[in-house]
Amino acid sequence: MCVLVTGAAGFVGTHVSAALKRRGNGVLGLDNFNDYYDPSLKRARQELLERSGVYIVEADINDATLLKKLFEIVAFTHVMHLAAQAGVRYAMENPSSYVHSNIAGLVTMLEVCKSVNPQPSIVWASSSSVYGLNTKVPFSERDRTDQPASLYAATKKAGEEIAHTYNHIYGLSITGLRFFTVYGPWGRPDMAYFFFTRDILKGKSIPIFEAANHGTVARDFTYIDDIVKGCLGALDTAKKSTGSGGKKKGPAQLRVFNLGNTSPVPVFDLVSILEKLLKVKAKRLIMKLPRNGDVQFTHANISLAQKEFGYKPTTDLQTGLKKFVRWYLSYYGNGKKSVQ
Ligand SMILES: NC(=O)c1ccc[n+]([C@@H]2O[C@H](COP(=O)([O-])OP(=O)(O)OC[C@H]3O[C@@H](n4cnc5c(N)ncnc54)[C@H](O)[C@@H]3O)[C@@H](O)[C@H]2O)c1
Ligand SMILES: O=C(O)[C@H]1O[C@H](OP(=O)(O)OP(=O)(O)OC[C@H]2O[C@@H](n3ccc(=O)[nH]c3=O)[C@H](O)[C@@H]2O)[C@H](O)[C@@H](O)[C@@H]1O
Repeated sequence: MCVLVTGAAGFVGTHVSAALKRRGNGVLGLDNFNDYYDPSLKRARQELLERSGVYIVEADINDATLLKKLFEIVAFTHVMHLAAQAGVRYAMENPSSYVHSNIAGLVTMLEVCKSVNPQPSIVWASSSSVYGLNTKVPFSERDRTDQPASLYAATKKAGEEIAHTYNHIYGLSITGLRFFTVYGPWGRPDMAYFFFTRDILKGKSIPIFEAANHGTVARDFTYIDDIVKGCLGALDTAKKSTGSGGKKKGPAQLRVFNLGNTSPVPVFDLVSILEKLLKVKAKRLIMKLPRNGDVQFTHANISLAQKEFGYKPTTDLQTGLKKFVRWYLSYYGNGKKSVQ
């Protein structure tokens, strides 16, 4: 297996690239090192990967010429496509970034994949946010996904529809993974678990969203090591694409899986765990869940991934946050130096 990992300097991409290398797969990363969050964290992840022999090409997934060149040089058997504009709320500030990376970037990647011979199999990151305003829990893959609550969710849903098209016309083998709120060491500073930690240590108040009538807001928090196992399981069970050079040869594999945990946890409980781990009382600022793309809860039915490739999350939030806090304190010191 020889894998092109896009978004390799990102949180999930770094962990997936390292895991592929550790088990002996060929890995080449690609990332544009954008400044959606602190690029120095992406550079530090790049150094970590380089120490284990994984290199990252600095490029944009919209650069079709460069992508084609890479495929001429390396016979990738798989693409682990993680490069995207992530983040639910930021879509209200910078919508074009989501179109650039999550729509145009995905189409460019698929256009290149369908034109090389033999075509690689593709595993890419969709998102639990496609379930949008669904209230039937736990969410299963066949549940409706036509009520996205954010532009981010809409671009991920669009990605799933675009994948269907490239599978149908060009015979590309494509697997979409709906990750559920992933956290862990080397994580993303724009995510609540991360900036809550930073701000609790700084004594700053943290805004905790609450639904109407004091409704609990909860997430199916999924530890990064469990997500990595799911990604590798999807790669290992990806069937070869059947098209080559654009000619279709029969039905190619098209799959979608939830990669979540076993039960959602209220955000309030996440804060209580962080207080205990940091030994600092949080300054809680309770706020009404803003209409900013956030949904009240997510909860994954993971039986399909369990059946298909033995996906089994084993890390609970308490254990996972302990590992994150240990990394956070070692990377930023005891909260004195912190991410912007
Ligand atoms: N972390 C989560 O909780 C979560 C949950 C669901 C889905 N996802 C998805 O998983 C994938 C990885 O997410 P992450 O949490 O590691 O985010 P991340 O932002 O850390 O990683 C994404 C990486 O892609 C790169 N990138 C973005 N646009 C690019 C472009 N046009 N060209 C090249 N590189 C580009 C960024 O520089 C970044 O390093 C994303 O597709 C995200 O939408 C993440
Ligand atoms: O599962 C997913 O698909 C999504 O998971 C996360 O999105 P989210 O669950 O909103 O993660 P956070 O932004 O870390 O929020 C976690 C919880 O904290 C809450 N929150 C967030 C921010 C804040 O200031 N206060 C607050 O209470 C949110 O409502 C949410 O319930 C990632 O940021 C998205 O990239 C990803 O697509």
